[in-house]
Amino acid sequence: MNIFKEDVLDFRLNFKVIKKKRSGFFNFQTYNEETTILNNVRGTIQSNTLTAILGASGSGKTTLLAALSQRIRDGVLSGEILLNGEVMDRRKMTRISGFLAQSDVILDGITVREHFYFMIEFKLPNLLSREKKLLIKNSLVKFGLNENTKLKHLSSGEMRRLSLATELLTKPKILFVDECTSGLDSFSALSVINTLRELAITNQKSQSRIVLMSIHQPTSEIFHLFTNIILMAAGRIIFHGTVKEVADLFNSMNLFCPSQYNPCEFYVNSVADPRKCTKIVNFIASKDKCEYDDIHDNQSSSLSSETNLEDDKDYDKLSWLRQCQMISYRSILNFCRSPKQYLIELFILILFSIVIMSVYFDISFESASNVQDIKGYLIILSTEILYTFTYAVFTLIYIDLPLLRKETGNRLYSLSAYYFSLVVLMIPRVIFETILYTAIIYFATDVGRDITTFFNIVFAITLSGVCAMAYGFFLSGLFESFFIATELSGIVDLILILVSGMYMNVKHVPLLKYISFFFYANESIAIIFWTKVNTIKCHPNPEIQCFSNGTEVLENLGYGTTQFDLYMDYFYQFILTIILHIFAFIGIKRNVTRSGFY
Ligand SMILES: Nc1ncnc2c1ncn2[C@@H]1O[C@H](COP(=O)(O)OP(=O)(O)OP(=O)(O)O)[C@@H](O)[C@H]1O
Repeated sequence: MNIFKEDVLDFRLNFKVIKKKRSGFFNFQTYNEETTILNNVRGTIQSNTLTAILGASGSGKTTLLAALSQRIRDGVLSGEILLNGEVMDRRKMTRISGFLAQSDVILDGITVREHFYFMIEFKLPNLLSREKKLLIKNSLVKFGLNENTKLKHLSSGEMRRLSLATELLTKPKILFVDECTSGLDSFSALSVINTLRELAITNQKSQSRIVLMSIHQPTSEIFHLFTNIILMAAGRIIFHGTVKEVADLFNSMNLFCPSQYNPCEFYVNSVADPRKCTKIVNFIASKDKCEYDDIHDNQSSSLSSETNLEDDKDYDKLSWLRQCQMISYRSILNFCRSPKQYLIELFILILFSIVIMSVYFDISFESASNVQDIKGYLIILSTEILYTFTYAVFTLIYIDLPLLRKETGNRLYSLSAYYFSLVVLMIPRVIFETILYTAIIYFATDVGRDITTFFNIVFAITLSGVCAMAYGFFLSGLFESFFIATELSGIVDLILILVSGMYMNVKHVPLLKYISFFFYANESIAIIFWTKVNTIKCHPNPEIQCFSNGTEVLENLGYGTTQFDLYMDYFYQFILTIILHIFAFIGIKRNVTRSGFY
């Protein structure tokens, strides 16, 4: 007999998505199309029970879990969720609940121990160091995990156990589990469900929790571990009660589960059949089995799905700087453990520089006939590497997006800390690659072997590289879809190239050139290089344009000719970098917060 009062989760929810559609001639007219995904779903779930949501694919199981756990975003959620009578908004719900998603989103280069270390640092920063160590040790033992295994080498079952252990670090009052047996063999699946049952059903009040899970085709053995089930069809709850009650209901309707048949499959197939489902709904209505109608019928309120991630400052979390430190440390560790991808990128960059170097290897500075070659050489010196920086960042953001959604959504750290850490981490890469790439090209050719000019050029390319990186962030914030962003980036790149002075004299684009970091790179490198050239021999052929010195070349290109122009380039580029970062952050934040984090 239970001597303590159970936690009770009451809910009544509707969830619909509104999509803009186009119609009419040339698709000019737009209208909103509403799709109801959860249709007045209501129920009561108690702690000390293991409740499974069952239903055919597309019946709304994941959406119900995501809505109840307040981790859904891209739609309109209305109704209410109460825990022991207290309204659960998104902030409260994410604080007291854990969500074990169908697919694991993790940084897979680090080891199990390191993963625990970071999760504890993010989730429980106030624990003492020895408590953290003990917690890691206990979690490893309890969930049978090897501390030194890299996450990418974990089996599916181990990964599920790791995710579960991670969710349990904060001892959540409610645990939502979505399809946790997908991809597991029957033995591993049984072991996971057994663990969930142990977590749900206990005699100790302090350890009691609500466990609500969705599951696909559980075996009979697993089915008998559930105490309660929710049967769903077409976004509605058809039945909610104990395992015994569902059997009684079907029996009293003369719907008998054949022997040797998995009861779960029988129930799911029955509610998936529209005729049988209607019969069951009518039967339940006639028996007045719907015991939820008295729950706060007149208190319906709207559950905003627009809550801002950065809004809530009152939860225990790491200080902003410590968040940055942890995010950076984790990224560096992950990078060091899986450097292959980066080494390939570096190898390609070196190949590029060798190709460019071999083309320009023997250009010398003897006469005006080479001026054209040198102009091209200076342009190529910066352009290729700037593209590399832009697209390195651009792809990185899209790769990180699911992790970012999950971790910022679960309040592990703030998006600004992630963004800042990434920007800071990318700067050494920009400096290192610029030095490497420029050194290979610059010192191999005959046009300059002056060390001061080299470092000045490296400095100019680095500044433009940092701006190119900001542009990469900006592009990734424009669209949530990688495909659309990639397609669009080609057009934006083209505009930036066209106004950079490569194909058109910048005098013809007096204002537009300022939006292009390619322009800043070209102009600053040109100023650094050509202002040092005091004399150029004219070619004997009068048809070849003659420049008597570097300043004339700069004037011909439409570029500035003084050190002041160079410093102004640096200044304007700095402003452009800041502006791009501001827009990039707004865009990325919108992309991160637009979708749910489950
Ligand atoms: N954001 C959305 N926009 C449009 N439709 C959606 C959205 N989210 C869910 N749906 C639709 O709602 C229905 C329920 O989806 P849900 O993922 O909850 O089903 P499920 O029962 O968990 O399915 P499965 O067992 O296959 O995972 C599906 O038809 C799905 O396409």
